[in-house]
Amino acid sequence: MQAKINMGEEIAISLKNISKCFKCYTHPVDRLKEIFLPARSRANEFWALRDINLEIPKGETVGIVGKNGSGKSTLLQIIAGTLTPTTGDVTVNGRVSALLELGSGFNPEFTGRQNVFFNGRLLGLSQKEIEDRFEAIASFADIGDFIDQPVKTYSSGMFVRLAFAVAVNVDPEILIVDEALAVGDIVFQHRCMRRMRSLMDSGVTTLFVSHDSGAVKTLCNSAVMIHEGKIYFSGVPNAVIIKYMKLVTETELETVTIKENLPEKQIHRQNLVTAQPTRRGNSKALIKNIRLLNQQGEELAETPTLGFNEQVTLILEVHVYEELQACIVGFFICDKNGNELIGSNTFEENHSIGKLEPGEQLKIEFKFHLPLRPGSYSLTVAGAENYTAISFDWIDNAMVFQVLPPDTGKRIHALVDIPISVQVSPPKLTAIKK
Ligand SMILES: Nc1ncnc2c1ncn2[C@@H]1O[C@H](COP(=O)(O)OP(=O)(O)OP(=O)(O)O)[C@@H](O)[C@H]1O
Repeated sequence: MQAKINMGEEIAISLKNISKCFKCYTHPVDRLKEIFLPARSRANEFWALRDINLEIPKGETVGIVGKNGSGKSTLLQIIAGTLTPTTGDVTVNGRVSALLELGSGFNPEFTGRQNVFFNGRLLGLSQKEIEDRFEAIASFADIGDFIDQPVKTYSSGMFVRLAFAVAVNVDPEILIVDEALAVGDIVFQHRCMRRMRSLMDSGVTTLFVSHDSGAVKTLCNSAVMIHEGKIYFSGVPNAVIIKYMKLVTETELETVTIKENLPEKQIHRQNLVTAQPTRRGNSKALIKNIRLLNQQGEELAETPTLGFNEQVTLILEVHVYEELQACIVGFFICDKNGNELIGSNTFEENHSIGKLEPGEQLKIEFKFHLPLRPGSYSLTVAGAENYTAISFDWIDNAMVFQVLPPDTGKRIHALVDIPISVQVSPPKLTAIKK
């Protein structure tokens, strides 16, 4: 599959027909024998990557997702230049700063300070350039006096801090991050996120491997899913994450049987690239007749439009096909990147639904307001026996709708707008022109 993230832009990374074969030897001595008798291979070959074609334009933030062992790290190591592909061509335009195996570029005997200089030089910075940046790096890492201790005495958290501080402060043109953010403490994670965002905003091409679908949706503007060493799917993050989640749950279930398709009128392709409903689940029960009513109680038209902060009623039915020990039904309202902005379920709203028999039907109504920034949103509905069980039905993009700007002319600066009271002391009354 040829995965072109975007056409007609300057390319930062180009991978052509990349494959990687690892050789595994049953006995270590077989490796030696092969050196002396190269005609007869004693190795088992394992193809971690097969025929990867990928072009990443400059300035793009790309999320890489895939199950454990799918080949993500191998791919990133090839881009970072720490691993050579068995076949194919890699072209990388720009200075790469990679945060792959944490601290892999650190010498354990050197102090943090010495390692900063050592790494900076490896990344192509002059002594003067590193000296100029040292304070910024040390204050980002925020590890106090440990900066002058050998890194072998560091905790894994300190390692992450220093490695990240170096990676993001050397003016990278291409930044490659592999789940490193999962390690530091909360304050540090926020600092990393902010820094990564500002690098992305300044046009740094970023590759971000993560199992955290929320982070991929929030940070990235495109995503690639690797499966069994091949590019399985690429596109906008939400579409890729939906495919990924579907594949993960399908593997758990082995096969998924969908007993019926959604009615055609619930498919809206406007505004959202991924507006087609995607359904998964074990089908012990199905969610049917999904309706969203406006404040007047009217059912929404083909292209639903709602007022800012309008109260809506979401109505859905659960049709039971196999016995359920209990039942939780819920929903999410998501923005076009798939970030969940509003959501709840019957359990959290104190409606415990007990055992259900085949043939039973339930009607569930949720009433809520939409204090959302004007734009397009999608509805996800889902049901499960309990929080840990596999969903019996999960429908992303069950419906897409538009929220209009407030009549008052107020500009909504954040994703969600809640009532806020303001006091100014002493009162200074001047006419505000909007
Ligand atoms: N040096 C190696 N020798 C042999 N096999 C390897 C080597 N490195 C990786 N592999 C294999 O290649 C496959 C892909 O590994 P890789 O680390 O790229 O996966 P990944 O998607 O990054 O996984 P994870 O999410 O667990 O980090 C795995 O099956 C792994 O066992």
